[in-house]
Amino acid sequence: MPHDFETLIELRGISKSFGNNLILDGIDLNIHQGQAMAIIGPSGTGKSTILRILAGLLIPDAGEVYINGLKRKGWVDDIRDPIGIGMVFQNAALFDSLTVRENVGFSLYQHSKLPARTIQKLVDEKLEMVGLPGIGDRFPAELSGGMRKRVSFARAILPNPENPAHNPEIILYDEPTAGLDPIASTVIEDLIRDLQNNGGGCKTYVMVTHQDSTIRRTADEVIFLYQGKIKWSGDVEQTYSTDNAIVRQFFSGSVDGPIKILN
Ligand SMILES: Nc1ncnc2c1ncn2[C@@H]1O[C@H](COP(=O)(O)OP(=O)(O)OP(=O)(O)O)[C@@H](O)[C@H]1O
Repeated sequence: MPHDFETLIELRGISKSFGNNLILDGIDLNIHQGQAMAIIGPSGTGKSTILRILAGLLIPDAGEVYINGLKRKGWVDDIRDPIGIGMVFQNAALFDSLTVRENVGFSLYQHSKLPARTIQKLVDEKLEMVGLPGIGDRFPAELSGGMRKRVSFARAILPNPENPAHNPEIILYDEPTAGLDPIASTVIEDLIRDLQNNGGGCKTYVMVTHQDSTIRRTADEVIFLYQGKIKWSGDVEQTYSTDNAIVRQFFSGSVDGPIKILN
């Protein structure tokens, strides 16, 4: 197969059902280096499911996932991707009993032979990058929701000096601004762009979000998922001008249109 270095992840014909519900129905999607992509669509259409498949946390029923041109094989526990893929979970997913520093450095403390001082330095650098210098000794319960989100960003961008090939090259954000007030959302949106544009962050990302400001401010390309298929894709500016009825209804919030309202 020809190796296209520009494409970090390729989904080919991905299908996934839960019970009798076909959630993803033959999805093809390419994620290129440097791309800022938002996956949007009504609730329950499988957006988080796509993220979990991209992250290697879920195996599709059909189709193939290529990472840097190499077909991903095996079950979740055996997956060894040729690049690092960082995931930011919707609820931040921090361990309450661990300090911020132990949370951010968790994978290195558990799996590397690096001295604790080296890990601490790396963690503190990343905490500074997400605008939270000096909070390494605190516990998640002492932080606001927005701060916990930022701690989870620091964890997702933590490099691995023992294995630089596995440094995060792509970040998957699952609803990074859900539940935050408008100002805290702006802080997160700015941070996502900063991490994309500054060294030591991560140039490529895919995000799932419902929030209009987050779509407008952090996405270059938008994918609209509905009823198992990608119904529309385009530049973020085109979301304003498209005459696609599904996209127009979604952004207008109208209950009338092709999107079925589930009660
Ligand atoms: N592990 C699972 N077992 C059973 N059903 C699941 C599982 N994970 C997801 N689902 C179902 O699959 C559908 C898609 O879920 P998913 O979380 O991917 O949707 P979503 O588009 O991200 O939704 P939302 O916008 O509400 O977060 C939902 O109906 C959900 O209930």
